[in-house]
Amino acid sequence: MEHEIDLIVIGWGKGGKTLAGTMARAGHRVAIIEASPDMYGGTCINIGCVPTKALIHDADIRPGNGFDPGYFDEAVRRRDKLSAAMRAKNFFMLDGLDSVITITGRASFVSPRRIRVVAGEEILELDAKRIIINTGAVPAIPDLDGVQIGGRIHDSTTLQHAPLPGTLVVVGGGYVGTEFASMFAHFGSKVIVLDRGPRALKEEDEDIAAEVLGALNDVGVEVRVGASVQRIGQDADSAMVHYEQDGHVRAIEADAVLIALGRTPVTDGLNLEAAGIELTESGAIKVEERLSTSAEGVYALGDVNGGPQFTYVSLDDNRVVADAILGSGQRSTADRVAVPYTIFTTPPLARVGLSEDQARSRGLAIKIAVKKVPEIAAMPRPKIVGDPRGIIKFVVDADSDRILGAALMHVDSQEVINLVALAMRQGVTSATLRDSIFTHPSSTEALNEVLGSFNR
Ligand SMILES: Cc1cc2nc3c(=O)[nH]c(=O)nc-3n(C[C@H](O)[C@H](O)[C@H](O)COP(=O)(O)OP(=O)(O)OC[C@H]3O[C@@H](n4cnc5c(N)ncnc54)[C@H](O)[C@@H]3O)c2cc1C
Ligand SMILES: NC(=O)c1ccc[n+]([C@@H]2O[C@H](COP(=O)([O-])OP(=O)(O)OC[C@H]3O[C@@H](n4cnc5c(N)ncnc54)[C@H](O)[C@@H]3O)[C@@H](O)[C@H]2O)c1
Repeated sequence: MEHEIDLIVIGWGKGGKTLAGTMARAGHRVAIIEASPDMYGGTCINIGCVPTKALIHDADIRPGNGFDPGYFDEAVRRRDKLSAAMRAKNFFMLDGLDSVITITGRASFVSPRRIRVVAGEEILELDAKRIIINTGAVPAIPDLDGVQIGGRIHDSTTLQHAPLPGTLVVVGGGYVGTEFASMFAHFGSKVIVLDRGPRALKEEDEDIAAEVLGALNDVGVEVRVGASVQRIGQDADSAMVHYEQDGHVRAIEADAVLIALGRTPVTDGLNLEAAGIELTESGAIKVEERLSTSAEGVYALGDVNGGPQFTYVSLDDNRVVADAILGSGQRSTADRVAVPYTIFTTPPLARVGLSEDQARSRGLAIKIAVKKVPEIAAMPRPKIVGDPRGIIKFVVDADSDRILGAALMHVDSQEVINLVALAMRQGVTSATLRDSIFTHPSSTEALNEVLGSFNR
């Protein structure tokens, strides 16, 4: 069976599915190929952002404390219902368009313009003028003795469907590691995080990292740094994690172990050589600033191209490619300014731009406004919702008064950071932001006070 198509999208990620819809609505014939019926809509809605944040929310509002598997199971059921509804909606948003063919199967290149799809017993080949690779990333599993996903050893996907562990060891203190540590501790698990780095959250200023670690500590999470895992054993009763720290070999027993050591771009099985598509040294698909690969007409979007691994970056990748194909060709990844991020520990840490350490190491003339949330009088919202912990810090250019960066750790910070990022993009000064009218009671109004007090 053969088809002539304008655009083939491999993988149903955020960027690919959005571009597929845009191209179809602009009158192009589009085929989108997804390997698994459980993954229509991609990582974010099925196994990533949305399901984990639903669980985090339910963990946070859990009445009482202690170990409560029944409550966890109920939260998992609610999460599954939410993901199933979003998956169905995502599928029909494209399947319902006349000019889109949706195919469930595994795609690989035959040549730069020809794709083979293996769908069960069936094999089909499609030709297209343009091809989009949007295959995402999967958990990186280190080549260590006994470390493979199965039984009591989990990645972020399998742990979300395992019984609530009494004791959880998390290997890796990055995004997944800290979010899962916070979440499982709020569900009542005893959590120990092992990270081989010199300190946890090493990209963040020490005062900010200390606040996040304090919040983890409040729910009993123990973070052990300089800890390098050597091997993991398991039997019917427990897992045993062996690690080296300060020259000593130590071991911890756990009901479950989470491997959270980063995510690797999915390129295996795509037969990229057949299309002359090159990889970077770290195994991502090599792209230039308009996301073209080394094969003409082939683009790579999202986690697979080695950019920052966030859903909204994949979405913006789609804008860059849509502009290249349908628009003026002016957009590129180089024009992104002030891309924020949030780590959904409780309360969340939201960041944008430079940290104080980064600004100082660049020799910039800066002024710093920093205040702990309990000391901010004009910010009743965290007290209203019962969690007055946190810290707010702004890094501001001493001459121009423009905002260079911010770290917000408090309830609602995942929302407030988007306002700060917009202010940075528009060159709004800290004085203008300080004197803005904000609703009350909100978390945003803290900016009236924090930006009025430069401490150093
Ligand atoms: C636990 C967790 C929590 C996260 N939380 C957040 C968060 O809060 N905020 C945030 O912004 N980001 C978060 N992320 C990251 C975010 O999920 C990813 O950056 C984003 O989903 C990447 O999207 P993508 O467009 O690259 O592709 P994906 O959404 O990963 O989609 C790729 C698709 O391609 C399919 N595929 C792969 N190979 C083939 C093939 N050969 N043929 C056909 N189909 C194929 C896969 O099955 C998959 O469905 C989280 C990630 C994880 C794991
Ligand atoms: N809220 C969000 O936006 C969100 C949430 C989850 C995931 N994500 C995305 O998914 C990506 C993957 O997350 P992740 O947490 O798996 O990776 P990560 O890169 O954020 O963190 C990996 C951590 O593991 C540590 N490490 C690496 N090798 C080690 C070893 N052998 N022993 C001990 N520690 C080791 C690193 O020092 C690092 O702290 C993130 O980079 C992020 O882009 C985003």
